Amino acid sequence: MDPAMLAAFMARMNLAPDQLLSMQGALSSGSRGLTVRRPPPSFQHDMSAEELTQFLEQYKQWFEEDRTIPAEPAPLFDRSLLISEQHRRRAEVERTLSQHGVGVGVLTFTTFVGLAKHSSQTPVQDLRPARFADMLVRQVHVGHYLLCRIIAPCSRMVAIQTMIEDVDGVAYDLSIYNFPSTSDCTLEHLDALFPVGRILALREPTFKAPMQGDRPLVRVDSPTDISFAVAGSPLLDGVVWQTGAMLPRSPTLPTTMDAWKQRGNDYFKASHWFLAAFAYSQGLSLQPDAAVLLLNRAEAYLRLMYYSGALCDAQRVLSIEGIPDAHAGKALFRLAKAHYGRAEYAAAQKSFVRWKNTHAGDPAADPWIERCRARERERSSGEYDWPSLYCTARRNIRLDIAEYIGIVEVRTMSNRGGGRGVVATKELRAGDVLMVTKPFVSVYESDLPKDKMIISLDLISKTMKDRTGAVLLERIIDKIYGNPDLLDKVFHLYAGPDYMSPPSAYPPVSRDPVSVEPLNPKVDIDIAQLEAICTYNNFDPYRLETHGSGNNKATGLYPLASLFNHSCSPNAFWYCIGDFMIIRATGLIPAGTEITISYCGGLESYEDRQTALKKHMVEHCTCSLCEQDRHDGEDRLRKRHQLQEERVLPAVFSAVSLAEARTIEKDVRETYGRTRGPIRPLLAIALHAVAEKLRATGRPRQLREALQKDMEAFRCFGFEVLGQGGTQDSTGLPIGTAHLPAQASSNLRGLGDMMLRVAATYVELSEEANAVQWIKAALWLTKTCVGDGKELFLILHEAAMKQVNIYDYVDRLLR
Ligand SMILES: C[S@@+](CC[C@H](N)C(=O)[O-])C[C@H]1O[C@@H](n2cnc3c(N)ncnc32)[C@H](O)[C@@H]1O
Repeated sequence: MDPAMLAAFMARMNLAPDQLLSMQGALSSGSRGLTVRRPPPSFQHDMSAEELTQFLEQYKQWFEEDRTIPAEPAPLFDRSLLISEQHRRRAEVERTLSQHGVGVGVLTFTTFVGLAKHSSQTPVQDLRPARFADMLVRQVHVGHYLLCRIIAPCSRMVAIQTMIEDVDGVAYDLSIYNFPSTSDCTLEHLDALFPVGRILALREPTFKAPMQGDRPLVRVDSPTDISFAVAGSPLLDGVVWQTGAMLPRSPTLPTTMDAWKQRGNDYFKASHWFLAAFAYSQGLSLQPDAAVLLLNRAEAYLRLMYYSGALCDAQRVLSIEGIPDAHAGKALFRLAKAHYGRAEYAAAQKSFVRWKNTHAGDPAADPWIERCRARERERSSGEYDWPSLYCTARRNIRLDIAEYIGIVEVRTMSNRGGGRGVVATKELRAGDVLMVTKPFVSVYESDLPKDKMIISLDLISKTMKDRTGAVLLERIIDKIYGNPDLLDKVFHLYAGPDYMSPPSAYPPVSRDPVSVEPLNPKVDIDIAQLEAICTYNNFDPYRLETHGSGNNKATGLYPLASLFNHSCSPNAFWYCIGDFMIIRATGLIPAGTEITISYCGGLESYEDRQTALKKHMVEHCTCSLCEQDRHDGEDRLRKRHQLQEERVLPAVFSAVSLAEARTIEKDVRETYGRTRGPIRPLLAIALHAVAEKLRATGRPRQLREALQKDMEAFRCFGFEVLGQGGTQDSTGLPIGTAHLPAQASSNLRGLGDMMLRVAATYVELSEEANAVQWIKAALWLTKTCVGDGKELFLILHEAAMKQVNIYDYVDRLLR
């Protein structure tokens, strides 16, 4: 063993020097070590964005170079020594967790996405068994499975870590990534899933060289590559374990269906839904038609949101002949709930009504029937109770509403990566709802434990994902694991040029529900492709109802929204209320026109937009805003970016004098070429900031100048201003209503607030007619972009109106 590694190992394991001597010989046990490799470049937490990109490029290079080292046989290691090392590891993790539980620091882990990984697509029964003696390090053992047995208790870092042996008693480390229910679980939870003595069949395993030292490990990235070989499994036919049938310290597992049921019920009572389903599955392996186990598993699956699994189990119970009425009733109710979870509202309603008909006087189904009706209405009309949803979403991010798809469709677009885009099928107008869509999975900062940090380094986009982005992948895996029929919904999204082009039609034709069998999963999840899909398609959902309150960080996969291509100057805008994304038209979109959305916020500098687009793998944006920005030239862009970073900030404006604020405005103005069009987002921000300073003086002349500045700011955002409070179009509003500013779609509330400040200024100048017009303009903006009604308007702009003392005035006006 390499002395440096041994020293590091000793330190990590808390071993004394005399123990080192006794281990040294045993660990290498006379066999040849692995080829010595160049160590990987090391990651530093305080790297700048540039250093990070450079590091990720170097890391990828290192990885590719490393892959060229030929596969080679693994050295042998002493089994008992490996077992005792794993016991020490486990003890160390237990110690860390117990200290951690009492508030000692944040555990930080670093992971990489975008490295080559193999996930099997071949059923285990079509593979041939392999043994460690046949396996080579740095090789994926395509066409084979490894039958192995866990020989020591699990520990965990990002992955679950344990020791396994093959039938010959040859032992190595096993790392399991992405296994459902395990991301923040206890060690006891791992013991229930992977106890000592558990026999696994690992499909097409990868035998990896370690980062340091020469002890290779088996790495499993996809949980669907694991089959659990329980008693009676054909995989165990004729298998004789060299080290004996029973391992010391292996727990006694139940051997009857009833005992597994009891165990499942105990887990269920403790809210361990996955462990409960896993226990019921083991009981079902002994008695496949045990109705109670199927019923109980269906309920556990409902809690896990494994709706496909719940539906299949409930259907199976209903198909059993002579099933008692009580069981049939429970199965029907669970079936209905599973349909509801799958957004099959008509089928759900039918089942709830059937249940109600056989349970006269029991009101349990009534609220569900009402919910089904409400969802059907939303789905067909696109009409939602936005004020109420807006308020609900402040307390509970995940909303129970149906998706709505407006008059848009996916079409082939060969000039776009992935070859598809979204077009309008009929003419659309400003504010028309194109889509109200649900995330496949979303992760919010508030979902995550406070004391664990995962830094995920993305080698595809060469960027770092934030905490929520790092967790997205495992949540998607979990959802597909429990809803295998949804695989295509995710895997028909664009995964970049290294993968086959996705089918031109989207969404895919829905597949029949598939039963969920944790012992032998019925779905193959390709992790490398999924990582790429996440990089190409993830969104940072911007929530309207938390605007300005911080803690907004989130990442979501919105499959339908993912079909829209990007433009920094788009003809549609999006925002989220709760976890639902709403996409609306910014203006007139003729039928057949491509609809684009912005993958960035809208008000960023050119440089910041390029950084944001890099994360979404958009190489070069050719929209009118980018063209105009490029036309301004590099010097101006650099200066503007610097001003945006350092000067055009609320804190700076509140600290400087009016004269200095005017200087900032002038500096920003000079960064825009004279010949470019009216859209100048940073100038709009600076102008409004100067207007605020002018307003603060309270003097009529300054108030008038503030109005002028704000009018120019509205134009720079992209509004048509019809005259300074004078000329109006047929709507009677002081702004054109045919078009919403694309650049400000992430700042809807801010724009409405700005209109209300203009109104307040007119009130101060005693020009009530103008004030009323600008209040109506703000009202129109809310109605067009978010939803109708005084209530929603007052909630959205309450703070701004109170700040300028016009809340009561507006409230009276709207009565
Ligand atoms: C979320 S997908 C958009 C849908 C994709 N076109 C498809 O067929 O599934 C994002 C990818 O689409 C492509 N894309 C998006 N906007 C684009 C644009 N303006 N020009 C060219 N390709 C674009 C890029 O390859 C980007 O990584």
